[in-house]
Amino acid sequence: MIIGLTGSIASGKSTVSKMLADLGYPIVDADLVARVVVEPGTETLKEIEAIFGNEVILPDGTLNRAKLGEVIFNDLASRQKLNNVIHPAIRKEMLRQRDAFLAQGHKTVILDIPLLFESKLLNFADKILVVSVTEENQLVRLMERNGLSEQEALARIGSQLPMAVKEAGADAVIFNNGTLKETKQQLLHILSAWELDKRKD
Ligand SMILES: CC(C)(COP(=O)(O)OP(=O)(O)OC[C@H]1O[C@@H](n2cnc3c(N)ncnc32)[C@H](O)[C@@H]1O)[C@@H](O)C(=O)NCCC(=O)NCCS
Ligand SMILES: Nc1ncnc2c1ncn2[C@@H]1O[C@H](COP(=O)(O)OP(=O)(O)OP(=O)(O)O)[C@@H](O)[C@H]1O
Repeated sequence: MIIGLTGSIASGKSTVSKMLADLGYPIVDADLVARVVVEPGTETLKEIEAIFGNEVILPDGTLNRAKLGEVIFNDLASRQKLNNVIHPAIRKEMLRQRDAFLAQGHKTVILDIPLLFESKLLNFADKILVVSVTEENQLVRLMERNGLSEQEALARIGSQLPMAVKEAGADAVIFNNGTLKETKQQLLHILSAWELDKRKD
């Protein structure tokens, strides 16, 4: 079974993904893949430089993530340009990793994809697990984790679909507003409802 793990920015996907990894499930992480496909020397990085200029490239040749983030989280047209260049490369590498896990004999693979709904990747997954959070918690956690101002954090939150839309499209939702223990309990409950048991995987 392919499980699509998603949510909104800073809702707790990585937190839940870590819990799944600790249970032994193989994870394909879109945010990590997004870093690999723009390493120095890749076609994707060259295309990004051609579009956004060399101010998004650091002196050591790597992507200036802070600079590119500043541009794309504040401007829809720029975000669409980046998505058009980077998403096909991310998709290809994610499917390669998924297939490698399946070939190793894993029956269940987790695809951790922040933009599962926005990028219309719903057919990648048999079950969709959404990690949800209240707007208040999301804002505070995002500002703290990334050291952002309220305005910067709101721009990032606003660049994604509303949480309610994702909840409505989910097969199951984890409400990550309490303790990590409560989040883990919800996760275990869902896995058991889906008749997933790592010992049988
Ligand atoms: C703009 C970049 C360089 C900023 O890097 P930074 O290190 O600050 O953020 P990071 O990559 O850790 O992403 C943090 C979160 O931002 C959100 N996010 C990232 N890219 C996008 C996007 N294009 N649209 C909406 N939200 C996004 C996701 O929730 C993601 O989990 C980076 O996010 C990026 O390369 N984005 C394009 C690739 C992409 O769409 N990634 C999302 C997974 S498919
Ligand atoms: N239940 C919780 N209680 C308190 N803090 C939490 C909880 N869950 C997650 N956090 C914190 O909130 C922040 C966001 O969580 P996390 O990084 O897992 O979100 P994410 O959905 O993966 O974010 P992104 O989309 O940006 O990658 C992190 O700093 C994390 O430690």
